[in-house]
Amino acid sequence: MTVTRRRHATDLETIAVTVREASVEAYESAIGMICTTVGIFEVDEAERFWRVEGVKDVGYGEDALASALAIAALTSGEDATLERTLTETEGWLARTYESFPAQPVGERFLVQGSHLDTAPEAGRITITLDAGVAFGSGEHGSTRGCLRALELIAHRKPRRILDLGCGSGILAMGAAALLKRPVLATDIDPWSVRVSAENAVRNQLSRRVTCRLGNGWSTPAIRHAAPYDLVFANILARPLCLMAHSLAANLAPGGTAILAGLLNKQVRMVLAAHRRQGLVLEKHLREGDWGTLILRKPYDRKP
Ligand SMILES: C[S@@+](CC[C@H](N)C(=O)[O-])C[C@H]1O[C@@H](n2cnc3c(N)ncnc32)[C@H](O)[C@@H]1O
Repeated sequence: MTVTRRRHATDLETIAVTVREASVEAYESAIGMICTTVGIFEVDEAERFWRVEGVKDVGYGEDALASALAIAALTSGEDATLERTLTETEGWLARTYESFPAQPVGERFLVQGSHLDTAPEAGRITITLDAGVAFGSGEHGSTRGCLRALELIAHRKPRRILDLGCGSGILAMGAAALLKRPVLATDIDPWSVRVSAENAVRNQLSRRVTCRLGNGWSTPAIRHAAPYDLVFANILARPLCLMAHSLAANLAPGGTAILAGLLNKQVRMVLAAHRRQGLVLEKHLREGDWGTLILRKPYDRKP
Protein backbone atom coordinates (compact mmCIF):
# COMPACT_ATOMS: atom_id res chain seq x y z
CA MET A 1 0.00 0.00 0.00
CA THR A 2 1.27 3.51 -0.87
CA VAL A 3 0.73 6.37 1.59
CA THR A 4 0.71 10.04 0.60
CA ARG A 5 0.47 12.84 3.19
CA ARG A 6 -0.89 16.32 2.50
CA ARG A 7 -0.56 18.71 5.42
CA HIS A 8 -2.82 21.68 5.97
CA ALA A 9 -3.01 23.79 9.07
CA THR A 10 -4.77 22.48 12.15
CA ASP A 11 -5.95 19.49 14.01
CA LEU A 12 -8.14 16.65 12.73
CA GLU A 13 -6.76 13.91 10.49
CA THR A 14 -8.85 12.89 7.51
CA ILE A 15 -8.00 9.58 5.92
CA ALA A 16 -9.29 8.73 2.47
CA VAL A 17 -9.01 6.14 -0.28
CA THR A 18 -10.32 6.18 -3.83
CA VAL A 19 -11.51 2.72 -4.81
CA ARG A 20 -13.62 0.86 -7.33
CA GLU A 21 -17.34 0.57 -6.63
CA ALA A 22 -17.05 -3.09 -5.68
CA SER A 23 -14.59 -2.23 -2.88
CA VAL A 24 -16.53 0.66 -1.34
CA GLU A 25 -18.38 -1.44 1.23
CA ALA A 26 -15.21 -3.11 2.54
CA TYR A 27 -13.32 0.21 2.88
CA GLU A 28 -16.32 2.07 4.30
CA SER A 29 -16.76 -0.59 6.93
CA ALA A 30 -13.07 -0.84 7.91
CA ILE A 31 -12.36 2.90 7.85
CA GLY A 32 -15.61 3.44 9.76
CA MET A 33 -14.28 1.34 12.60
CA ILE A 34 -11.46 3.74 13.41
CA CYS A 35 -13.13 6.97 12.32
CA THR A 36 -15.72 9.19 13.89
CA THR A 37 -17.73 9.47 10.66
CA VAL A 38 -17.34 8.16 7.15
CA GLY A 39 -18.56 9.67 3.88
CA ILE A 40 -18.58 8.15 0.40
CA PHE A 41 -18.50 10.31 -2.71
CA GLU A 42 -18.61 9.28 -6.35
CA VAL A 43 -15.55 10.71 -8.09
CA ASP A 44 -15.84 9.16 -11.56
CA GLU A 45 -19.25 7.97 -12.66
CA ALA A 46 -18.05 6.46 -15.92
CA GLU A 47 -15.23 4.45 -14.38
CA ARG A 48 -17.17 3.85 -11.16
CA PHE A 49 -14.57 5.15 -8.71
CA TRP A 50 -15.61 6.29 -5.24
CA ARG A 51 -13.82 8.17 -2.49
CA VAL A 52 -14.25 6.80 1.02
CA GLU A 53 -13.27 9.39 3.59
CA GLY A 54 -13.34 9.60 7.36
CA VAL A 55 -11.89 11.58 10.22
CA LYS A 56 -9.69 9.36 12.33
CA ASP A 57 -10.76 8.87 15.92
CA VAL A 58 -7.88 10.26 17.97
CA GLY A 59 -8.08 7.19 20.23
CA TYR A 60 -6.75 5.01 17.41
CA GLY A 61 -3.07 4.94 16.45
CA GLU A 62 -1.02 3.68 13.54
CA ASP A 63 -1.46 -0.02 14.36
CA ALA A 64 -5.25 0.24 14.27
CA LEU A 65 -5.12 2.20 11.00
CA ALA A 66 -2.83 -0.36 9.41
CA SER A 67 -4.99 -3.30 10.50
CA ALA A 68 -8.21 -1.63 9.32
CA LEU A 69 -6.69 -1.07 5.87
CA ALA A 70 -5.30 -4.59 5.76
CA ILE A 71 -8.76 -5.98 6.53
CA ALA A 72 -10.34 -3.85 3.78
CA ALA A 73 -7.69 -4.90 1.27
CA LEU A 74 -8.22 -8.53 2.22
CA THR A 75 -12.00 -8.45 1.99
CA SER A 76 -12.18 -6.40 -1.22
CA GLY A 77 -9.09 -7.69 -3.02
CA GLU A 78 -8.14 -4.05 -3.78
CA ASP A 79 -5.00 -2.52 -2.28
CA ALA A 80 -5.87 1.17 -2.07
CA THR A 81 -3.63 4.22 -1.76
CA LEU A 82 -4.21 6.03 1.52
CA GLU A 83 -4.34 9.83 1.64
CA ARG A 84 -3.95 11.64 4.95
CA THR A 85 -4.85 15.28 5.45
CA LEU A 86 -5.00 17.47 8.53
CA THR A 87 -8.30 19.37 8.56
CA GLU A 88 -9.67 22.36 10.42
CA THR A 89 -12.00 20.98 13.11
CA GLU A 90 -14.89 23.40 13.33
CA GLY A 91 -15.70 23.59 9.61
CA TRP A 92 -15.52 19.84 9.24
CA LEU A 93 -17.83 19.23 12.16
CA ALA A 94 -20.40 21.72 10.83
CA ARG A 95 -20.39 20.09 7.37
CA THR A 96 -20.58 16.58 8.82
CA TYR A 97 -23.49 17.17 11.15
CA GLU A 98 -25.63 18.48 8.34
CA SER A 99 -25.32 15.16 6.52
CA PHE A 100 -26.65 13.05 9.44
CA PRO A 101 -30.25 11.91 9.08
CA ALA A 102 -32.16 10.73 12.17
CA GLN A 103 -31.95 6.96 12.22
CA PRO A 104 -33.89 4.23 14.00
CA VAL A 105 -31.65 1.62 15.66
CA GLY A 106 -33.08 -1.71 16.72
CA GLU A 107 -36.64 -1.61 18.04
CA ARG A 108 -36.15 0.90 20.85
CA PHE A 109 -33.84 3.71 19.74
CA LEU A 110 -33.86 6.70 17.44
CA VAL A 111 -30.49 8.43 17.07
CA GLN A 112 -30.29 11.97 15.78
CA GLY A 113 -27.66 14.69 15.46
CA SER A 114 -28.17 17.71 17.69
CA HIS A 115 -28.94 19.91 14.67
CA LEU A 116 -32.19 17.91 14.23
CA ASP A 117 -35.40 18.02 16.20
CA THR A 118 -37.15 14.86 15.03
CA ALA A 119 -40.64 14.18 16.38
CA PRO A 120 -40.48 11.48 19.09
CA GLU A 121 -41.56 8.01 17.92
CA ALA A 122 -43.80 5.92 20.15
CA GLY A 123 -41.82 3.11 21.81
CA ARG A 124 -38.43 4.56 20.84
CA ILE A 125 -35.97 6.43 23.04
CA THR A 126 -34.47 9.40 21.18
CA ILE A 127 -30.73 9.83 21.68
CA THR A 128 -29.56 13.25 20.52
CA LEU A 129 -25.85 13.60 20.06
CA ASP A 130 -22.90 15.33 18.55
CA ALA A 131 -20.26 12.69 18.05
CA GLY A 132 -17.76 15.48 17.34
CA VAL A 133 -14.33 13.94 17.00
CA ALA A 134 -15.43 10.87 18.97
CA PHE A 135 -16.70 7.61 17.47
CA GLY A 136 -20.36 6.71 17.84
CA SER A 137 -22.82 8.57 15.62
CA GLY A 138 -25.02 5.46 15.52
CA GLU A 139 -24.26 4.73 11.88
CA HIS A 140 -21.64 2.04 12.31
CA GLY A 141 -22.63 -1.62 12.46
CA SER A 142 -20.68 -2.18 15.68
CA THR A 143 -22.61 0.53 17.55
CA ARG A 144 -25.91 -0.63 16.11
CA GLY A 145 -25.16 -4.23 17.08
CA CYS A 146 -24.47 -3.18 20.69
CA LEU A 147 -27.75 -1.27 20.97
CA ARG A 148 -29.66 -4.25 19.53
CA ALA A 149 -27.89 -6.54 22.01
CA LEU A 150 -28.83 -4.19 24.84
CA GLU A 151 -32.49 -4.53 23.89
CA LEU A 152 -32.19 -8.31 23.99
CA ILE A 153 -30.74 -8.46 27.49
CA ALA A 154 -32.64 -5.50 29.03
CA HIS A 155 -35.10 -7.83 30.80
CA ARG A 156 -32.24 -8.97 33.09
CA LYS A 157 -32.23 -5.51 34.65
CA PRO A 158 -28.43 -5.24 35.16
CA ARG A 159 -27.57 -2.87 38.01
CA ARG A 160 -23.84 -2.15 37.65
CA ILE A 161 -23.03 -1.14 34.09
CA LEU A 162 -19.77 -0.21 32.32
CA ASP A 163 -19.24 1.17 28.82
CA LEU A 164 -15.52 0.64 28.16
CA GLY A 165 -14.50 2.75 25.14
CA CYS A 166 -17.51 5.04 25.23
CA GLY A 167 -16.69 7.30 22.22
CA SER A 168 -19.68 9.64 21.92
CA GLY A 169 -21.32 7.96 24.94
CA ILE A 170 -24.07 6.50 22.76
CA LEU A 171 -24.14 3.07 24.43
CA ALA A 172 -23.87 4.47 27.95
CA MET A 173 -26.76 6.83 27.22
CA GLY A 174 -28.80 4.07 25.58
CA ALA A 175 -28.32 1.82 28.62
CA ALA A 176 -28.98 4.59 31.15
CA ALA A 177 -32.18 5.61 29.37
CA LEU A 178 -33.51 2.10 28.71
CA LEU A 179 -32.54 0.47 32.01
CA LYS A 180 -32.85 3.56 34.19
CA ARG A 181 -29.61 2.66 35.95
CA PRO A 182 -26.29 4.50 36.47
CA VAL A 183 -23.60 3.76 33.87
CA LEU A 184 -19.84 4.31 34.07
CA ALA A 185 -18.48 5.42 30.68
CA THR A 186 -14.71 5.41 30.12
CA ASP A 187 -12.40 6.11 27.22
CA ILE A 188 -8.67 6.35 26.59
CA ASP A 189 -9.30 9.48 24.50
CA PRO A 190 -9.91 12.74 26.43
CA TRP A 191 -12.07 14.13 23.61
CA SER A 192 -14.40 11.16 23.83
CA VAL A 193 -14.78 11.58 27.58
CA ARG A 194 -15.61 15.25 27.09
CA VAL A 195 -18.04 14.59 24.21
CA SER A 196 -19.76 11.80 26.19
CA ALA A 197 -20.24 14.11 29.16
CA GLU A 198 -21.68 16.82 26.92
CA ASN A 199 -24.02 14.35 25.24
CA ALA A 200 -25.19 13.02 28.60
CA VAL A 201 -26.15 16.58 29.59
CA ARG A 202 -27.87 17.07 26.22
CA ASN A 203 -30.04 13.99 26.89
CA GLN A 204 -30.75 14.82 30.54
CA LEU A 205 -28.75 11.77 31.56
CA SER A 206 -25.85 13.43 33.34
CA ARG A 207 -27.06 12.18 36.73
CA ARG A 208 -26.90 8.59 35.49
CA VAL A 209 -23.86 8.64 33.14
CA THR A 210 -20.45 9.18 34.75
CA CYS A 211 -17.59 9.76 32.29
CA ARG A 212 -13.97 9.01 33.16
CA LEU A 213 -10.66 8.99 31.30
CA GLY A 214 -8.64 5.77 31.39
CA ASN A 215 -6.88 2.98 29.55
CA GLY A 216 -8.80 -0.30 29.61
CA TRP A 217 -9.29 -2.16 32.86
CA SER A 218 -6.47 -0.36 34.67
CA THR A 219 -8.71 2.73 34.98
CA PRO A 220 -9.12 3.36 38.75
CA ALA A 221 -12.83 4.27 38.44
CA ILE A 222 -13.50 0.94 36.69
CA ARG A 223 -11.71 -1.11 39.33
CA HIS A 224 -13.45 0.78 42.08
CA ALA A 225 -16.99 0.04 40.80
CA ALA A 226 -16.42 -3.63 39.83
CA PRO A 227 -17.88 -6.23 39.52
CA TYR A 228 -20.34 -5.42 36.72
CA ASP A 229 -23.62 -6.97 35.67
CA LEU A 230 -23.25 -5.54 32.16
CA VAL A 231 -20.14 -4.48 30.24
CA PHE A 232 -20.07 -3.00 26.74
CA ALA A 233 -16.73 -3.06 24.94
CA ASN A 234 -16.92 -1.90 21.35
CA ILE A 235 -13.20 -1.85 20.59
CA LEU A 236 -11.19 -3.83 18.05
CA ALA A 237 -10.81 -7.64 18.04
CA ARG A 238 -7.20 -7.67 19.25
CA PRO A 239 -7.68 -5.45 22.32
CA LEU A 240 -10.80 -7.45 23.15
CA CYS A 241 -8.76 -10.67 23.18
CA LEU A 242 -6.04 -9.08 25.31
CA MET A 243 -8.65 -7.86 27.81
CA ALA A 244 -10.56 -11.16 28.05
CA HIS A 245 -9.05 -12.13 31.41
CA SER A 246 -9.82 -8.74 33.00
CA LEU A 247 -13.33 -8.76 31.59
CA ALA A 248 -14.09 -12.18 33.06
CA ALA A 249 -12.54 -11.23 36.39
CA ASN A 250 -14.63 -8.05 36.64
CA LEU A 251 -17.98 -9.49 35.56
CA ALA A 252 -20.33 -10.54 38.34
CA PRO A 253 -21.61 -14.15 38.22
CA GLY A 254 -24.54 -14.13 35.77
CA GLY A 255 -23.18 -10.87 34.27
CA THR A 256 -23.37 -10.07 30.56
CA ALA A 257 -20.69 -8.74 28.21
CA ILE A 258 -21.59 -7.15 24.89
CA LEU A 259 -18.51 -7.14 22.68
CA ALA A 260 -18.17 -5.47 19.29
CA GLY A 261 -15.65 -3.93 16.94
CA LEU A 262 -14.93 -7.29 15.36
CA LEU A 263 -15.64 -8.58 11.90
CA ASN A 264 -17.83 -11.66 11.63
CA LYS A 265 -14.74 -13.51 10.44
CA GLN A 266 -12.90 -12.59 13.69
CA VAL A 267 -15.64 -14.00 15.91
CA ARG A 268 -13.98 -17.38 16.33
CA MET A 269 -10.74 -15.80 17.61
CA VAL A 270 -12.50 -13.44 20.03
CA LEU A 271 -14.78 -16.18 21.23
CA ALA A 272 -11.90 -18.58 21.89
CA ALA A 273 -10.13 -15.95 24.04
CA HIS A 274 -13.27 -15.46 26.15
CA ARG A 275 -14.22 -19.13 26.41
CA ARG A 276 -10.78 -19.75 27.89
CA GLN A 277 -11.86 -17.38 30.69
CA GLY A 278 -15.06 -19.32 31.30
CA LEU A 279 -17.49 -17.01 29.46
CA VAL A 280 -20.31 -18.53 27.43
CA LEU A 281 -21.66 -17.34 24.07
CA GLU A 282 -25.35 -16.45 24.10
CA LYS A 283 -25.73 -14.78 20.72
CA HIS A 284 -23.81 -13.55 17.69
CA LEU A 285 -25.59 -10.59 16.05
CA ARG A 286 -24.63 -9.46 12.55
CA GLU A 287 -24.74 -5.93 11.09
CA GLY A 288 -23.20 -6.31 7.65
CA ASP A 289 -19.58 -7.44 8.11
CA TRP A 290 -19.58 -6.54 11.80
CA GLY A 291 -20.31 -8.99 14.58
CA THR A 292 -21.59 -8.31 18.09
CA LEU A 293 -21.26 -11.00 20.74
CA ILE A 294 -23.43 -11.41 23.81
CA LEU A 295 -21.43 -13.41 26.36
CA ARG A 296 -22.36 -14.45 29.87
CA LYS A 297 -20.44 -15.44 32.97
CA PRO A 298 -22.06 -18.53 34.45
CA TYR A 299 -23.26 -18.36 38.05
CA ASP A 300 -21.30 -21.43 39.07
CA ARG A 301 -17.90 -20.26 37.76
CA LYS A 302 -15.05 -21.14 40.14
CA PRO A 303 -12.65 -18.23 40.93
C1 LIG B 1 -15.36 1.84 18.11
S1 LIG B 1 -15.37 3.13 19.26
C2 LIG B 1 -16.87 2.76 20.13
C3 LIG B 1 -17.59 3.98 20.59
C4 LIG B 1 -18.99 3.72 21.14
N1 LIG B 1 -18.93 2.90 22.35
C5 LIG B 1 -19.87 3.05 20.12
O1 LIG B 1 -20.26 1.89 20.33
O2 LIG B 1 -20.18 3.67 19.08
C6 LIG B 1 -14.12 2.57 20.39
C7 LIG B 1 -13.74 3.56 21.45
O3 LIG B 1 -12.87 2.88 22.35
C8 LIG B 1 -11.84 3.75 22.75
N2 LIG B 1 -10.72 2.90 23.18
C9 LIG B 1 -9.86 2.19 22.39
N3 LIG B 1 -8.99 1.52 23.17
C10 LIG B 1 -9.32 1.79 24.47
C11 LIG B 1 -8.79 1.40 25.74
N4 LIG B 1 -7.73 0.59 25.84
N5 LIG B 1 -9.38 1.86 26.86
C12 LIG B 1 -10.44 2.70 26.79
N6 LIG B 1 -10.98 3.12 25.62
C13 LIG B 1 -10.43 2.67 24.48
C14 LIG B 1 -11.58 4.63 21.53
O4 LIG B 1 -10.96 5.85 21.89
C15 LIG B 1 -13.00 4.81 20.97
O5 LIG B 1 -13.60 5.96 21.49
